[in-house]
Parts: sequence; structure tokens; C-alpha cells
Amino acid sequence: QFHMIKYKDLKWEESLGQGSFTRIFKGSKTDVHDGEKHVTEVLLKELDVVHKNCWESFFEAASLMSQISHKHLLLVYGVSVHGVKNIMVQEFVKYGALDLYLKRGRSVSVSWKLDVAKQLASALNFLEEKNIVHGNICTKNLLLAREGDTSQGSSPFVKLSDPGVSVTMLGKDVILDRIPWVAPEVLEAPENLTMECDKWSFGATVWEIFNNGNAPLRGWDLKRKRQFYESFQQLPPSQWTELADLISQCMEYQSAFRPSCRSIIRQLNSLITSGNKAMMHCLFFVV
Ligand SMILES: N#Cc1ccc(Nc2nc(N)cc(-n3cnc(CCO)c3)n2)cc1
Repeated sequence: QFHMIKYKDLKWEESLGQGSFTRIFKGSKTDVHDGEKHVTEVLLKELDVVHKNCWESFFEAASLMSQISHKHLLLVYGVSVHGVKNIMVQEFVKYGALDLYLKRGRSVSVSWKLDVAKQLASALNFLEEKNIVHGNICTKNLLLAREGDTSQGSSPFVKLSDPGVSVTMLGKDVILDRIPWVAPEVLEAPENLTMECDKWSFGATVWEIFNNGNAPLRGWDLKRKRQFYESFQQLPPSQWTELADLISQCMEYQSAFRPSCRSIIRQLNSLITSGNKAMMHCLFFVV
């Protein structure tokens, strides 16, 4: 299934925070091949010991990412089991999770945001073609490998992280707290997780990206969050109508009516074109 890494070949460095039932650390792994010692910078994702019963689901998430390879999917080197410790060893992605990056107030351009959304859409399209459901699309799980510098015109590069412990293993409150990223049908029955759920989450993630990493429904308690779905509410629409349309198509309560990945990519392409045209008009106007 995937590479088993010896615990003794791993070194822990600083703690970098936590996910659901997991803790993450910067670290390194040492390999020896043809007599040479190679030290690689890695991200160590440790399953909390209290949730060690979720280890199959934790590794299921990891193996999902190592079965297939795609430029916008995180590389998982393997796993290490040491006593009660379950560790996933991932490539260390230079700039970390996108939610924190955007919150740190980096002002990024519209074309930067559209570029990131398109990269995520292509990763989703790839997963759809492989008939693989991710189940936890959000900016926390979108990792920034290259910042991109809008003045120099170099573009950002993102990688989709593993989904972590499956939503079917999480308590009701953890699922409720994932509103509005988790699709409404998953709340009713988590085993309903399908490709269509990833499209709903994609809509919420694009909304986050265009709101500079501000979480939608931030600070809402679980009761209010549940009511958001019960009264079929939508996130506040963007001023950019075509963008708001794409987000609301993805966040359609009837899962069958959500757009295909190809349609999502097509709509993003036309947003990119109209975004560029608008910029040209501005430039000409200014000139
Ligand atoms: N300051 C800083 C800084 C922090 C982290 C990284 N790198 C990195 N690499 C990965 N493979 C995964 C993550 N990661 C971050 N948050 C999660 C939890 C949700 O998955 C996963 N971060 C780089 C810089």
C-alpha cells in the first residue's frame, strides 16, 4: 500500500499546529541508498494517541494520496508506526496552509486567487477521473508551495493535502463545525460522501480564497450553523456576479445539480479572461 518508514530514521523539530485528531511537526527523514546518507525535510503528521482507534482511517487518507500522483496533490512519503504512535510522513510544503497565509494579510491579486482556484479545480478533476472522493476540501488543506509574485508575474502553486481522518469517524459536533464546507447531505449521513460533496466544499473554499482567508460563518455556534443548512441559506454573494454564480452552483443543496469539474474549469477560465479584459480596460483608461 505504501512505504513503511523506520521511526529511528525520523527526527522531530518544531510543532506547527494541529488538525482534527492530529498534530503536525516540522521534521526530517534520513534515507541511506547506495551507501549515501540523504536527509529530507518533511512534515510529520501524528495521530493523537486518544484517537489511535482511527488509525485505519488516518492511513486510508494517506494511502489515497500515495496511490496516485498529480502535481497539485501532496506527496506522502509513507507512514511510521512506533508503539501507540501513528505518523504520516509528508513532503514539507514551503509556505504551509493557505488559510493562515491569507490571514497573515498578504494582499494577493484577483488573478492570483483565480489561479489557485483553477489549480484546486484541476486536482478535483483528476480525483473525479480516478473516482476518488477527498472529503475535506478547504483552505486549511490547501498548501502553498510557491508564493508567486504578482509584480513579477510568477504564479502561485498549491497542493491539496490529505483529507485526514474520514468524516465518517468524526463526532457529530466536529462535522457540524465543518459547516459550510461539509455538504448538507453528509450531515444527514456521513457515508453519503460522494464526488458531489467535494464540489460543495470547493464552492466554500473559493468563497474563502476571495474573502482573504476569513472563514465563512466565523464565530457561529453549532446551533446557528445547523440552522444555516436547515433554512437552505447561501454564503453572502461576491460583488462579482459570475464568481458568485459559480460558488452558488457548487453550493447547490441538490447534489445532482452541482456542476461537473469540466464546467467548473470552463467557468474559471472565463472568469480569468474577463478579469484580464477588465484589467486591460483599466490600464487603457489610465493611460
Ligand atoms: N510557518 C509555517 C509553515 C507551516 C507548515 C509548512 N508546511 C506544511 N507542509 C505540509 N505538508 C503540511 C502542512 N500543514 C499545515 N497545516 C496543516 C494542517 C491541515 O492539513 C498541514 N504544512 C510550512 C510553513
